[in-house]
Amino acid sequence: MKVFEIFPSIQGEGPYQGIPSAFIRLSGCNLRCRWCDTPKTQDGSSSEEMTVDEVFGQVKKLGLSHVCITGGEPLIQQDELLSLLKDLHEDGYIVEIETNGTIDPVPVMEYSSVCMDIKCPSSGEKSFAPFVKKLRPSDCVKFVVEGKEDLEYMTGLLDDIPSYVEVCVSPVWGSDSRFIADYIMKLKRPVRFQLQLHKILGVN
Ligand SMILES: C[S@@+](CC[C@H](N)C(=O)[O-])C[C@H]1O[C@@H](n2cnc3c(N)ncnc32)[C@H](O)[C@@H]1O
Ligand SMILES: Nc1nc2[nH]cc(C(=O)O)c2c(=O)[nH]1
Ligand code: SF4
Ligand SMILES: [Mg+2]
Repeated sequence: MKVFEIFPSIQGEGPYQGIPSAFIRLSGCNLRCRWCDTPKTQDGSSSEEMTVDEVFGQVKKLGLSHVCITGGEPLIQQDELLSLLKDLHEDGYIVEIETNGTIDPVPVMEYSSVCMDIKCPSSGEKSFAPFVKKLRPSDCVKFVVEGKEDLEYMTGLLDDIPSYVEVCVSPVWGSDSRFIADYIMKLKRPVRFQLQLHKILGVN
């Protein structure tokens, strides 16, 4: 599979925020979000071709119970991803996949929880809301928001998200977080405001 990097870090986003985790960042993405913080992963050219066994071996060496598979867009390498997920699942790892909401996550959901990003207008891209209906209580939806237009877009979608699915709201790094936090307080909905912890810490 096309791998950009494998590294240990504090999970900086989503429901597992704060938990030491092994990150597998896969290469290649079908979107081009304007504010993407991993642009080098987008075209898939800066990647190492690794076998599933090699990836599994490197993760095992890190000695952590939690694994986050991200990218790029991990779901575009579905066959190899499934085979890696089966190995991780069999060994008892708790796995979470970060996905951009444009590819059906159901095939990977037997082995992993899913954190599904719903792309807002500032990204210049669009996710497909229907996939949200397939999520379970162990999954989450994430809105990365830059300001008022994104927050209003998110607000319009909240009623389409099953009530048992956690909603995380994360400011685009460098945007006005206080404005976003104030908006969320006024919204009076149980969404989880969160800042990217790894960037505050200055780690990967
Ligand atoms: C790099 S993406 C990889 C996974 C998948 N392609 C996606 O977009 O969900 C991981 C997460 O980082 C978020 N992200 C990327 N750039 C960001 C930025 N500048 N500020 C805040 N979050 C960002 C994405 O929205 C996504 O939720
Ligand atoms: N520490 C850390 N946590 C993360 N959670 C999601 C990430 C991602 O890029 O998908 C990420 C990342 O890049 N670093
Ligand atoms: S979908 Fe994810 S990896 Fe792809 S461009 Fe957007 S933020 Fe970057
Ligand atoms: Mg990141």
